[in-house]
Amino acid sequence: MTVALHPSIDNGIKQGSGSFAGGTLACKCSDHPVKVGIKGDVAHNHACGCTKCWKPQGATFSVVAVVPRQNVTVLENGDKLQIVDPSAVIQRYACKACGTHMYGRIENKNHPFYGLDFIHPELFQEQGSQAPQFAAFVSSVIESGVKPEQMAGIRSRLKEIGLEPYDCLSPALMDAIATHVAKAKAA
Ligand SMILES: N[C@@H](CCC(=O)N[C@@H](CS)C(=O)NCC(=O)O)C(=O)O
Ligand SMILES: [Zn+2]
Ligand SMILES: [Zn+2]
Repeated sequence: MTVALHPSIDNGIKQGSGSFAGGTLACKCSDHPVKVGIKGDVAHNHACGCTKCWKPQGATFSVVAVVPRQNVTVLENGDKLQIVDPSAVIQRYACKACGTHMYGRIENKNHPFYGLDFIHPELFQEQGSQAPQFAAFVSSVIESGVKPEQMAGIRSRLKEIGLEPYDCLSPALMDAIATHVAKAKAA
């Protein structure tokens, strides 16, 4: 049986159009859904295995990407949003009714990713946003109940669909974080 990772990638990665102009994210509520407008394409789209990122029912991984925070606007039913964990680095705004995370925001101006909001591209009503590029926090799926002996199958399935598995972020993003820290220390 094929390992299930996330419904938007289980049948293979669908490449983005390369010219995605943005769109609207909608939560799962049939009545008064929360809608969030996104300008432009997403970046650094990836599968995340951590316990904090929102996953649809039954998924092992989240699919999450970033956009500049100024490109994110709550359009409808924003009164249904609440912060999941105010003490987390990423303040994830979720729909109180259906639990879907609509965007995650970093308020710490010194954080390497300050200025970027985290969103789940599968919630776009439109097609064509950037495809996932890699898989992050893969070992963390064990914290959600995956058995350690399932990990080899999960990593090989990720590789098979073209997502290199990492247990933290990708080398490029880890380098960007370390560069930020080094500059802050030097200043
Ligand atoms: N092993 C931990 C890792 C959590 C973690 O560090 N997640 C990363 C990737 S989303 C992060 O940046 N978290 C910051 C936050 O959740 O606020 C877990 O699964 O809960
Ligand atoms: Zn909802
Ligand atoms: Zn995560």
